[in-house]
Amino acid sequence: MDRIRVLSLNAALGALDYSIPEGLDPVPGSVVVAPLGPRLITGIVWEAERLLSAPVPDEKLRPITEIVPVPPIGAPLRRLIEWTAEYYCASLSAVARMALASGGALKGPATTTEYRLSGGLPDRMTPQREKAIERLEGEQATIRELSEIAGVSEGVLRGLVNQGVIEPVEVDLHRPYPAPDPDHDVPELTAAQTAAADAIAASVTARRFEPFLLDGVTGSGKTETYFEPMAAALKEGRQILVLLPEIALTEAFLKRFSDRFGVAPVLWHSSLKSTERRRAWRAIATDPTEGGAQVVVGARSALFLPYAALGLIVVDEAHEISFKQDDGVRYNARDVAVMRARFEEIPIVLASATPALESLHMAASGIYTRLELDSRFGAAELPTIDTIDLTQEPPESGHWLAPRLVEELEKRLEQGEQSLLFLNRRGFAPLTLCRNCGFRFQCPNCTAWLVEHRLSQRLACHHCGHETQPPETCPECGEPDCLVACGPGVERIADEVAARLPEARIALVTSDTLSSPGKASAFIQQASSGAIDVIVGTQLVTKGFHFPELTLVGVVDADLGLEGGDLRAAERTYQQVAQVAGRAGRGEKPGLVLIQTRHPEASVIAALAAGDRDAFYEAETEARRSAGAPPFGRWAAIIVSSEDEREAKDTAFAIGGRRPQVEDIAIYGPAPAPMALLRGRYRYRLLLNAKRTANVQAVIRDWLAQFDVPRSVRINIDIDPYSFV
Ligand SMILES: Nc1ncnc2c1ncn2[C@@H]1O[C@H](COP(=O)(O)OP(=O)(O)OP(=O)(O)O)[C@@H](O)[C@H]1O
Ligand SMILES: [Zn+2]
Repeated sequence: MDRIRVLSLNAALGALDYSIPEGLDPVPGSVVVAPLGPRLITGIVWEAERLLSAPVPDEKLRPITEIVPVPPIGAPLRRLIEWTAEYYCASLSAVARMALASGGALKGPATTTEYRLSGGLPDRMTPQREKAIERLEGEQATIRELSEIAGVSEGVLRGLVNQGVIEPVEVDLHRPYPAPDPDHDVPELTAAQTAAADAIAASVTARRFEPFLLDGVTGSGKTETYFEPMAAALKEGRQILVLLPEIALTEAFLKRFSDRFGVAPVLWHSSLKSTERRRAWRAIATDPTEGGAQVVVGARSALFLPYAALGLIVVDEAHEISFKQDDGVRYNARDVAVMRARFEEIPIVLASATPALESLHMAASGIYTRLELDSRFGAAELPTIDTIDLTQEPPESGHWLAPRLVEELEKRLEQGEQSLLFLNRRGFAPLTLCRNCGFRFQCPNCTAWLVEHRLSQRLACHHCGHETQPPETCPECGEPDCLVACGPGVERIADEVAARLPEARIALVTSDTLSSPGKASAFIQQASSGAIDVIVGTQLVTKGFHFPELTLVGVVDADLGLEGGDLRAAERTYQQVAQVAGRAGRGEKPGLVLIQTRHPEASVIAALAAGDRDAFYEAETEARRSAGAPPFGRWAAIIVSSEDEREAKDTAFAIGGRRPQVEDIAIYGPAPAPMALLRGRYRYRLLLNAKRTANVQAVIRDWLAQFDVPRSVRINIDIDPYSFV
């Protein structure tokens, strides 16, 4: 009897065996629907020899119900799913779910109905209807999605459908995306760009695995450079995946892409509407020669999609820590992308002006091919960098910008040039306290202060989303008008700029203000057209943007990232400041960067001011080597959490009490996590520091397998952690 093994998408079910009914012909990778008790489940047919399942006698096997009419998941992706689950100690099912993205992508009819405004007006206007009509301008989506966009109930929208104010539109889910033209607008590359582009293109045509580190200073034209091997892949009929760290960057990228290739690429990110997601998924799974997607640009979740003919992967701003996912399957998209390229036998490009130390080390070891662009494109020069020692040149009391920085801002305004002030802190002030009794506003669910957001008049927790209105009186002592905002956030800096430069047009750029692709592109449009004089922003504006008239960058507090003792703090500070500095002087006029700090002598600040990247990385490499930190050793964290503090603690200590004695692995903790309470859960951490020779995943798996913890306790394993809170 023919039996097949099916990997269920439900981790609790794992692998299940089925028989094959007459007329069906599943192969490894086929997506199937199968019965389980009274229900139907979805799964992927897997090679039986690679996947264990509970033994079931032949006569008890039930037949699968159907094979979903989508192309089978290819062997390279199946291997990637296995590798990811193994490496990150996650369940195969959880990783496989990322490949299928959504059940909705698989099933259902070839068309769907969406709705949009017809231009008509209702018989009777109500505030809700007015709000809907105002907010739905230019939108087309399902009723449910429109209701979210408009912030009104589905009932209100149905009422408008009945009146013809909102009309249905049939959407074909299989219509192909327009094809990018590799010859649309080909730039002339510089010699260094050509050399790099050719090296990558050669691997594209040879269809071989080769990781490239495209290490080019800010403004060197890395994008133009990797566009050429992308064009080569297009000509070969292959697909290209470009991973970007943030949606805000996607907008700028889309513009560059369509200038070069004539049309927009296919987008993939978590806020796609369900029909867009479904259409994109199907196009990605279809060969380009049969109308499939050719270029996909996305956030990290695009990495696990079932590309039919992947020919090249590009990870832009590859040093960004947002490639690390910190919930669910805790993977690093940059590292998994390299593995995908390996399984697919294709080249991959990691592009960055400030590569991760790990990536530089791989290049130095000869595992990655390093391609260097050491000067800016065209006439642009790298900016001049200077520090402002805040202990010597302090801002006026109650202010945050030193006199020299303010002077330079004024100068830019007079000359009609743009400035950018960077502070990695959203909101107005990170802490609010009572002048009378010292009470501090803290999140009830997290070990964190509430951050005042003056624009939205809220005190908000940046970890769990808890929000409350600032009270008139102190909740502790009852004094009126005694609450003071301590320290600056970007809103406060924007206020200070407005007070100093009343004529300046100021843009505040944070994830609060750039919360949608539409807002991001409006900002880019305004900044490029010169309608903004001063940009005040968080890390969101530090990288990727290219505004030629921007000539001054001020780093409001370079010491911020060095506090807290994060093991990568120095590297991250270096990257952030170097990236934001890289926004200055990208056009014809020279750029100036002023770094405000209380520790100009700190090695990272000194290296930034001297523009001496090599010295910084060398010192940092030595520090990592002696600490046994990545890339020389490996870290892994085990986080035990529960809503019940006792339970979290007891479990963590029970686990700690049976720690394995393994050579080459040191185990620290358990200890309360720095963020001892997060989203209402009490947290304890254990940290493992392993030599590269140790199989830390196997050790953790065997260790934790001994414990049968209550359902209310969660144990998360974080391999190669980036967050230590
Ligand atoms: N060969 C070229 N021909 C025409 N323009 C180019 C060329 N190379 C780069 N440019 C232009 O130079 C500017 C800087 O390039 P780009 O933004 O790609 O730099 P980058 O290396 O990605 O920098 P960053 O890392 O700072 O984002 C862009 O406006 C780009 O269009
Ligand atoms: Zn909170």
